[in-house]
Amino acid sequence: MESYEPDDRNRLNEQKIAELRGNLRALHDYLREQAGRNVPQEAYSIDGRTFNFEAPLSLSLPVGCYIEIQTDAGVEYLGQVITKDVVEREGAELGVEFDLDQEELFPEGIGLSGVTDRLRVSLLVGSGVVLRKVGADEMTATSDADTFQNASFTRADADVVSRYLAGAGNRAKLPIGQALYVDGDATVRLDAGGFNRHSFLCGQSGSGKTFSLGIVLEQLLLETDLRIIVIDPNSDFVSLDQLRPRDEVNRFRSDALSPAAYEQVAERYADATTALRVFRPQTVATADDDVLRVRFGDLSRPEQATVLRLDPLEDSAEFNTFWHILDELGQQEYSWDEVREAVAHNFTEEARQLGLRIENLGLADWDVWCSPGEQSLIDTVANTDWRCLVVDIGTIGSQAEQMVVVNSVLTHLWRERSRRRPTLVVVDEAHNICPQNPADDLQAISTETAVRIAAEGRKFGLYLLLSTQRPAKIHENVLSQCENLLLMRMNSSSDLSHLANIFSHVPASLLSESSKFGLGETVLGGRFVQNPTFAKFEGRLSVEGGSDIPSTWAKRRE
Ligand SMILES: Nc1ncnc2c1ncn2[C@@H]1O[C@H](COP(=O)(O)OP(=O)(O)OP(=O)(O)O)[C@@H](O)[C@H]1O
Repeated sequence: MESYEPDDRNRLNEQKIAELRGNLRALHDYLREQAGRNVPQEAYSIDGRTFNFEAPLSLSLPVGCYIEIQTDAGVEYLGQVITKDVVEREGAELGVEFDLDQEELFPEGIGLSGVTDRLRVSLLVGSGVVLRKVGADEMTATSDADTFQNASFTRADADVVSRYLAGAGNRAKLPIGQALYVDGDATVRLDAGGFNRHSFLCGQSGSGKTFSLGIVLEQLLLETDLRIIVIDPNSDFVSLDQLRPRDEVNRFRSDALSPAAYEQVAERYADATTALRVFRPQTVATADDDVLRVRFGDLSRPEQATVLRLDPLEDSAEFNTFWHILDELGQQEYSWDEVREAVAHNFTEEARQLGLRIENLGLADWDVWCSPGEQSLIDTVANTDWRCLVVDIGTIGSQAEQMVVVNSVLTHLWRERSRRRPTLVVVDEAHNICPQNPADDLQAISTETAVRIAAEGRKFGLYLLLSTQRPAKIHENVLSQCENLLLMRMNSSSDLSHLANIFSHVPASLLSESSKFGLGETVLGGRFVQNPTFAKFEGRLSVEGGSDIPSTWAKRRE
């Protein structure tokens, strides 16, 4: 035999070999694709509550979507996909035998009769929860007897998802939008009874939190009797009682309201908002608004001392004089003017110092104080003749005044907790009211009260609904008490892992989907849904208050 050196390239027909290699690759790819298509679309469950599945890569199966599972025995289940992965499996061995004119390819004496290769097949594998056994008339919970194997499945029909989302029971259901990942309309409804737990709404700026919060408030007003107090730091809800025109309502709905349906909603909404009152600072209040003022005596004594920045130890003499002056006033409902007058009429050195302190801090110039005889916001909160109070702190001059208003409301609610009047306390930009690290004494007080309400308020009918962009900035003792979650678009992985630790009843794989959300999209978890649910908020009825700044400045110049 003629000797052959591997680098004797002159003797190899490289062009022919490349051609052969290309053909083999094309054949391999074709067979691999065929094998991928033939991956069975099957699910199995060994406990009747969870399932595993495998499916072809080409099947669109978003995490969170619903599937209908049909077993060989003819039983149907509704499931939800919780995890999904792409894996590669070894497929059949591919053997190719050559019938080639080897002379054209190799030097004399070298031949090749064929090659073998193992196909690798990519497929989807994942897991989920079995939500219900689907019957013709009803959907029932499953048990560990509901095991199955080799069951086929498809993406669930919109009708089946709608039936599931409609839920059961006689508690009010609040329609807030449409389910995501469903081909067709399936309305998502919150179980109103779930608001007897604290709720947390979060998402990054521009994800649609305020718009969505408005929808939740409107539906609570329409469908329940729950009293609501909204602490509104951006004046977003000052028009909560004003219905949009029909074309504006329909712009944000997938099922447009007919003129008759709109009239009906308008009538119901007007009825639901009759006892809605908006409190705004005098500088911006219209004739329809209440003027936002609080009485100095609405604050607890320690809060009053904090407003004066009096430290019981460092300013012990002044502090003590202040305490005695309040004692002498002899009643709780003193106004700021009355306190000032009492200080001015006390001729001790400490009272003189107190007077100077008041002047230097500019406290007398605050617009937020009631004069003697004027109505305080807290007088209204203490009454029973209202349904919803919107407290616009966004247009108050200073942050200290804002905190005084917030503290007077929270302190009153806590002080009067034994009256057990169910009230939802909505706090937008909650990181300013109950931060993990309070920036000053007034914030420390609001945080302390919020922590108390979060821990013990529920049994007195005080429920929180907190909204923020940054979950990690909320005090952990408040956040850890929230059971309901409304998570909108959230890119920060550290915020997501923080949430995953706290809302462990929502699988982390579902939470992390939020980084892909579009405007108004959300994943809901907790008491107000049967199971974590993906939705897009729609159907806002009322006028938005603090509108976004128009970005016309970015328009291309002509
Ligand atoms: N589901 C929705 N459908 C249609 N428009 C929406 C939806 N959600 C929000 N928008 C619009 O998107 C804009 C931003 O929404 P929104 O103000 O609610 O976001 P945000 O998360 O509260 O932002 P930020 O934290 O900066 O206040 C608004 O103009 C609002 O009208």
